Amino acid sequence: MKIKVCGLKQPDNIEAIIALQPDYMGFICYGISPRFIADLPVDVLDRLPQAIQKTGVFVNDSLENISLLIKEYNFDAVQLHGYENPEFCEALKKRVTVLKAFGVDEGFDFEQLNPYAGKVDYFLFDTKTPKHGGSGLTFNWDILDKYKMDLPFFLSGGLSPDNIEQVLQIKHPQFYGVDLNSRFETAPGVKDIEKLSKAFELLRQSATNEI
Ligand SMILES: O=C(O)c1ccccc1N[C@@H]1O[C@H](COP(=O)(O)O)[C@@H](O)[C@H]1O
Repeated sequence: MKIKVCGLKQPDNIEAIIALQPDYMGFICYGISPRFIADLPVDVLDRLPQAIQKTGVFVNDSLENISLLIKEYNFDAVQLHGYENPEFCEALKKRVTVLKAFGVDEGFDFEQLNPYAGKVDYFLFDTKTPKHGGSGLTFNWDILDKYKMDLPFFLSGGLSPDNIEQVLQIKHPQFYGVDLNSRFETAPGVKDIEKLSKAFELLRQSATNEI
């Protein structure tokens, strides 16, 4: 199980999370988010070990701006939370790993994902809200049984210390990773290291038990 921690913007907090060795760290490049990285110095991200995938999170941004920020922050991956179409994703996939996020609700139609086959690396299933992400709300995970493609996915949307044990009960063959964000915070963009450590322990313990 891969672990992504998202929405980081404070250098000391970022250092503490590096020590937990997540697989991905996410940086919000969306101006209206309370987790927007704003003028986070590039050298803070340069200190991330290579094993951690530096991920820029975007919402309906232009290819030009995303490309600029990939270059500036040396992102390994992008997570796209808006209405980015398959061709847009494909253009980015030539340069970085692409996680395409979809907001899921009870009526979510998994057929709409078909055109993205081969054009993204992973799907990320989040809860559908007008905010595009970072809502802290969960969706009904039973609906994931309807997902039949062979592309792996991350689960996100309101994952928290209170539901991580339930997350571990999800047995979908394409369930690849979790994205931990707002429900692990002391303030927007600042993660609670103790809460994260406990979740990492549970997630890693379960991965060991599966071997
Ligand atoms: O965190 C944000 O502020 C954010 C804003 C816009 C797009 C995505 C954002 N974060 C991503 O949202 C999901 C769900 O987060 P949460 O657990 O519900 O807080 C997660 O994948 C973040 O990467």
